[in-house]
Amino acid sequence: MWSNLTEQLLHALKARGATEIFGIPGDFALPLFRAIERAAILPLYTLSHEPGLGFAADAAARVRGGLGVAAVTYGAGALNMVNPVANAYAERVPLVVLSGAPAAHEVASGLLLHHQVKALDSQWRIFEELTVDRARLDDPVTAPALIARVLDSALRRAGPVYLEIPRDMPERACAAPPELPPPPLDRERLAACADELLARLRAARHPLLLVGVEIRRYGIEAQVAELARRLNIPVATTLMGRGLLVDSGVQHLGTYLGLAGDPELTEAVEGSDALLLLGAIICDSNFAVSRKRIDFRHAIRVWQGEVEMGHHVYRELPIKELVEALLLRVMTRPPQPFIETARATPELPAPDAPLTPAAIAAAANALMQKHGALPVACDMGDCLFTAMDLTPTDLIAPGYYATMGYGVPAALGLQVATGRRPLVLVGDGAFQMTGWELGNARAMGCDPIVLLLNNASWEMLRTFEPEGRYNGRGAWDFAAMAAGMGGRGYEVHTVGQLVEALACAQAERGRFQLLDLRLAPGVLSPTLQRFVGAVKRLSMPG
Ligand SMILES: Cc1ncc(Cc2c([C@H](C)O)sc(CCOP(=O)(O)OP(=O)(O)O)c2C)c(N)n1
Ligand SMILES: [Mg+2]
Repeated sequence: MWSNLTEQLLHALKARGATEIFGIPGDFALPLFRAIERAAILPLYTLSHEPGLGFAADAAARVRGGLGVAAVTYGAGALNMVNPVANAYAERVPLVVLSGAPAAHEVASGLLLHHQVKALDSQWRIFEELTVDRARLDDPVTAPALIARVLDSALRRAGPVYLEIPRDMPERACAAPPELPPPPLDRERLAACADELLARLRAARHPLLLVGVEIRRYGIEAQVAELARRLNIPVATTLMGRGLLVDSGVQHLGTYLGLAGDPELTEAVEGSDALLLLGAIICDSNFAVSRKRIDFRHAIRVWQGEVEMGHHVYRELPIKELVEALLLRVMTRPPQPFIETARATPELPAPDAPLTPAAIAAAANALMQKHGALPVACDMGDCLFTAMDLTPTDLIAPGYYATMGYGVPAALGLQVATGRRPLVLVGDGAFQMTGWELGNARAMGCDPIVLLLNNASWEMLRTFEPEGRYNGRGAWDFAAMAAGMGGRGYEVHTVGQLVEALACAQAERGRFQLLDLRLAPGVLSPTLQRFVGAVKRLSMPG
């Protein structure tokens, strides 16, 4: 069936879970944007700055599953996306970047073109470093197969991809992308791996399942919960995997944070003689402050299609097929399901008490206790450590790549993709980067509740470098700025004011609610305090 290249591309995106496109046009992308609007296959949402586009599309993919899509112009637009695409690469998010590009006759002109860098294909080379696959759709004959291959790569490898679309191509007649067969699976290798993995778990005295982002990216949370129940072993999540397997009837120990976290949980993870790391990134965010170095030789590591245990490495075994093979080998469930271990969360202080990150978490927990859980979009800073004190709920955050600027645009992407009203946790420094995207909330039909931890400082940096004189951010009156962007602002100094502001924010729909939470400098979340203490302790010689 023939139609134009853009329609074929949009159908292929939709068939792989995309439900919208976030974009900022430019002259090299105007034909593409015109064709997207005419096709009316996926709705187009615009934001104000490309980093916001990338974070919004990333969030849509994380919360909804399937592809997230950002459309940009060549050069100035696409290169503004480098940081969000790097974030998606590091955190395993299937984000699709659609970039306009010069038409064939412009390339042939021999002129230097506006927006180009060192050479016309500089942008292509930059995105080679940031993506799991990429293609230039400059020929309607090859475009269908390239679209299928690249979009399938994004999902199969859980990573960002790049499609460059010269501006003379969007309306060109083009066939439908083919259905490509999945890569061959070596069933014998899969069986051998599943048997060895189970044998190791059964021989252990303290097996433990530590789950990470791949469980969500490959949509296997339910299967993993069932496996944990059948294997009768406790579960913990990495920082990046927080929110996974909540309320799934497993023995859930919580989020492993090493020395910065719950001592009993830390002991259980670090003391395990068969730690099954299922889809967890072995990175500093997840393991830097381990109380004692985890001996990964006794661990079983399942990551990016590889299974490593002892000196054995099994390659090209997709995690979904491995979990299914394990389930086929463990058919029985224990006599009674585990119950979730209750987690201590901060108490709400007295109404006249000054604000602290722990009080903010306690007030947010009380709100969710009363009105139901809210999905949380969290930025980087002490807000991320504060989020560890929230009662378990869906949480998206750049927990490993650790970029600032994620929280607000991600909340917009989350609400567009799922229709759920998000709670945002963001610091003043990060808000100064992308918080202004709130000005697009009304047009996007979004009304997030934003908790802005305003300590007038890059406080997390100050904890590591107290004598730095550059961390002060000065007094910004964010509450006063909300109305100008179409929302409602609250200046909050005490716990009582916070509880009241949250009640008002929760009750009002249709416009964003910005709670400007005034924190005294140096007031940290309990988790960040432990984290800083742990880092200092671990960096001491001897
Ligand atoms: C895009 C970007 N720029 C710089 C940084 C470095 C950085 C941090 C990480 C360590 O890399 S934490 C931090 C300060 C954050 O300030 P704010 O949002 O006010 O939060 P808080 O006051 O709670 O620290 C910076 C600048 C970053 N992570 N991301
Ligand atoms: Mg700050």
